[in-house]
Amino acid sequence: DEIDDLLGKADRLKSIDHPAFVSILSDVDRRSGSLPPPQLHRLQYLKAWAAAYSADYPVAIPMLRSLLETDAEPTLRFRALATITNVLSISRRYEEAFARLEELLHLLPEITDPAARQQGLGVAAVLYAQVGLDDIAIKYADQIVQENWAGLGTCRGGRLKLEAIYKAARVEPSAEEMEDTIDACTRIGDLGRANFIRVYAADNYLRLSRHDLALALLDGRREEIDKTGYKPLISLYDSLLARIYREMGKPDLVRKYALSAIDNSTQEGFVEPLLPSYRLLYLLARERGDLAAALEYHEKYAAADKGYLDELSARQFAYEKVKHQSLANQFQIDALNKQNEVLQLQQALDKKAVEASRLYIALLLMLVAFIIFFAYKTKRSQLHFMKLSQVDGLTGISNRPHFIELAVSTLAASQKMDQEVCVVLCDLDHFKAINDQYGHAAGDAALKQVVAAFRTHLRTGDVLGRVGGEEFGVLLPGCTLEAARERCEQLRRAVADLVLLHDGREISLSASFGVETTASCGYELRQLLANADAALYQGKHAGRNRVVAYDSSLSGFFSSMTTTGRFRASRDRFTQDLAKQPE
Ligand SMILES: Nc1nc2c(ncn2[C@@H]2O[C@H](COP(=O)(O)OP(=O)(O)OP(=O)(O)O)[C@@H](O)[C@H]2O)c(=O)[nH]1
Repeated sequence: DEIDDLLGKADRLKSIDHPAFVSILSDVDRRSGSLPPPQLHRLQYLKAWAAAYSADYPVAIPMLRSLLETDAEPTLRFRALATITNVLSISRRYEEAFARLEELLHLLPEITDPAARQQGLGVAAVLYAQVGLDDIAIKYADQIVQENWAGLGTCRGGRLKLEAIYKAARVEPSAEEMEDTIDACTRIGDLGRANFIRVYAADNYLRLSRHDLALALLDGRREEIDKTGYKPLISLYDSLLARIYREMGKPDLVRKYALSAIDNSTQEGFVEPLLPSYRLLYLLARERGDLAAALEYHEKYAAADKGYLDELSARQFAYEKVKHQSLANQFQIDALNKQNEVLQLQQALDKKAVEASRLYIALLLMLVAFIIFFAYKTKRSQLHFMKLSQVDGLTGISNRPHFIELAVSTLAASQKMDQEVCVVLCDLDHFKAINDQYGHAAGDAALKQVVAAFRTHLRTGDVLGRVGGEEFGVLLPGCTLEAARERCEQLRRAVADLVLLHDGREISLSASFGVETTASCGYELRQLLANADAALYQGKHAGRNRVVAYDSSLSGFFSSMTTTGRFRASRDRFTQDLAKQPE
């Protein structure tokens, strides 16, 4: 805290009480070994400022440069930047000065500290005035007046503004503004700036051939000006008085002030008072016929003039160079931005392309899913219709074409395995009478119950089908004729045992069975069915409700009976269906 206080005090006193400032600074410097970086940065800035104040620019410049390399607090960095810009300009390193100025102006909008802002704006106004950009210089000077930090802005900014206006000599400066600014400077005790304004105003009067007004402004200010100890001002004041007295025809006073101006014009590079002074001395020497002195002064005048012009062109050149460099940088930045934009667009495009390909993939997947779903549905309905086409609608067992299809394939498979198969045809007895007596619905119900009864007695692998209205076919693979007879007996009993009721009355039902085996007939279905049918017919003939196995001796009997309408029709139907089967 104590160090902070001391540094703050030094900062405040630096341009008011220089010796006190220097003493505080050396006190803090002695204790600098233990200081944290922020305090070290402040100390470094003040030391650089002190060096610049003593015109020790070779010390000040590197100190400020190294401070700018650190991570010093932004306001302090800005102040260091303003100071180095000023020092570089004073030491005629214009190129770096303008480059630093650009940096400074770039940072300016972010700086809120009013003192730092005033310092930065002042440096900008001075440098722009140096390269003849008076309008810009006036803009920055006006900003200082407007911000008026610590009540100093009216004087400091006003002085810079008036200096630019007088030097530009384009617009007539307002006498009121000049007086107001001089008053503002006098109020704050800034006699240096007040008199600078007087000098510029007097110069303007002289230009307008009003040496009386010019003299009135400067007369009696010498003591005040001497007190400032600021040589450029003293020198400028004297050179102006010399010019005024020249207008008034007072050569002695001209000589006195011209020589004094040259004497005081010690500051390097400040040639403004030298030029008129050497010129006046040259004219005086020539007028009094002292040609040697005239030549000497003229040579000095020419040298100063050359130096002045060189100075001007060096500033202009540096400014233009930095400006073009900055434009080139901007151009490069713009080009990079454009490139960046192109890259961003490319990325956006790539992203869109990825999104689009994802969309395509999603669409494709949806399409594939739809096709699969559609194929599945189609297959299901195909299977459904296939099943429908194979099943008897009333009883749910295979219809005749499907029964024949199954029978053919079962026989083929069994033949390969050399397995015996029995073929059974079953026909319900006097079914017409049931229909007639109890109605067609009762007949349907009876057919369903017969099938249900059959199902309970059939095994897996047996094939059951409805081959006619009240006629059923059964294929018993792996079954001998004896076993088949036995199983047909079971079926017959199952039918006979069915209890069918209609309006409280019991309907009695029976069935006849004809059986043939591959063991004696072979595996041809047509023949097997014909033989089973013959046996069935024999059963019917013998009184129904019985099981009859085919006996080859029956063939004659069968042939004689095939002339009957019923069996011819039945055989014809089988023949047609069998003809549809592949061989
Ligand atoms: N209720 C019903 N009757 C049917 C169906 N299919 C055929 N029928 C009948 O079955 C009867 C068969 O009669 P027929 O071929 O003369 O033989 P049957 O009366 O059974 O006499 P036999 O076979 O000689 O014992 C006919 O009256 C047909 O109308 C059906 O799906 N439902």
